[in-house]
Amino acid sequence: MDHVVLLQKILVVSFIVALFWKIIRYMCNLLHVEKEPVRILVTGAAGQIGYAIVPMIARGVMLGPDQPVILHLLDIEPVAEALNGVKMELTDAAFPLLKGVIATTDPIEACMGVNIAVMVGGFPRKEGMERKDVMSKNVSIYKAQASALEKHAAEDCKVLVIANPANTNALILKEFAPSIPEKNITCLTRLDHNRALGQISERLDVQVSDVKNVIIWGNHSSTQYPDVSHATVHTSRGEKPVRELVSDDKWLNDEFITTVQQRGAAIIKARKQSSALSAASAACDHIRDWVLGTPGNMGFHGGIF
Ligand SMILES: NC(=O)c1ccc[n+]([C@@H]2O[C@H](COP(=O)([O-])OP(=O)(O)OC[C@H]3O[C@@H](n4cnc5c(N)ncnc54)[C@H](O)[C@@H]3O)[C@@H](O)[C@H]2O)c1
Ligand SMILES: O=C(O)C[C@H](O)C(=O)O
Repeated sequence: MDHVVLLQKILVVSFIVALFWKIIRYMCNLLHVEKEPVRILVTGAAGQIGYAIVPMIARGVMLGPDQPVILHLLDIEPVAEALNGVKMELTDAAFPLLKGVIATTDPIEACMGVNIAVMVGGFPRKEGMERKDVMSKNVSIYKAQASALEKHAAEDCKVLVIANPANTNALILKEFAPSIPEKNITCLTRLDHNRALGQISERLDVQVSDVKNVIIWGNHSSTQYPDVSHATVHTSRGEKPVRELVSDDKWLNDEFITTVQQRGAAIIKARKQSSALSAASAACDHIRDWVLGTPGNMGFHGGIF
């Protein structure tokens, strides 16, 4: 009997707490109490991906439509004027969520107090090169920036490395910033994941949002393995395995895999520059799912160690 009374009391208290929490949130919305701005570092901000990602962040694509942000933009001295141009455009776009912009060529100033670090700074490969061919140039950048992040970023800073070779640069950053928890250092493989979703949705003529749980194994490189063994599509007859719906193992085992593996090179061949808008969008997906969680029964996709 005592247990029943205790359980009833717990339920009543939980209900009251939940009710109060809802009322407080409702009042905050009513009174327009704003959340504290989140500080987001974008390195290589004067480059292609930088130019594509900063308006996405400032519009709430990364952290949601009610999360104010302060952008910390870092690039190198030779492009300082272009970086300032990006800052001017951000002012001119009058984004309501954007509470400030720091544009600098000083890594310490850039890293000061940042909660999220999107590491794009570095050199892209050109046609005919593999991603590992830019390793010697880019790895040294990550060695140098690791200590600025370690010393000056917020304690719980979440790091996303995009510059190639992304997995190696993230590993270097982890080695040279040992006090940043390992779980907070990731690299971008979400672009490969999104590319796989795009291929499946085109092939089956279904909405990309109805395709779930594709996995990319391995590095963000031409040796990666896009895996649809657990992938499903939401249909009017319920969740169906991708393999069953495609019903063409040859396509799934050959063309699908090589298309995803080689998509970066195909874009460089077509644009004479590497992917930028899809990379920026995938970076927003990565951080959004990491910080805000994934919807329903979907997994998080990112490179971790
Ligand atoms: N992981 C992925 O899915 C993915 C996707 C696309 C591109 N990338 C990689 O992202 C990187 C950037 O691509 P991009 O197209 O924006 O290149 P970009 O050349 O247009 O821009 C790179 C920027 O980084 C800056 N930079 C160079 N050294 C720096 C340093 N020490 N500190 C700060 N900034 C520095 C450059 O001045 C330039 O403005 C490349 O390495 C590219 O291969 C990765
Ligand atoms: O392919 C590249 O060099 C850029 C990027 O890694 C991509 O996959 O688009």
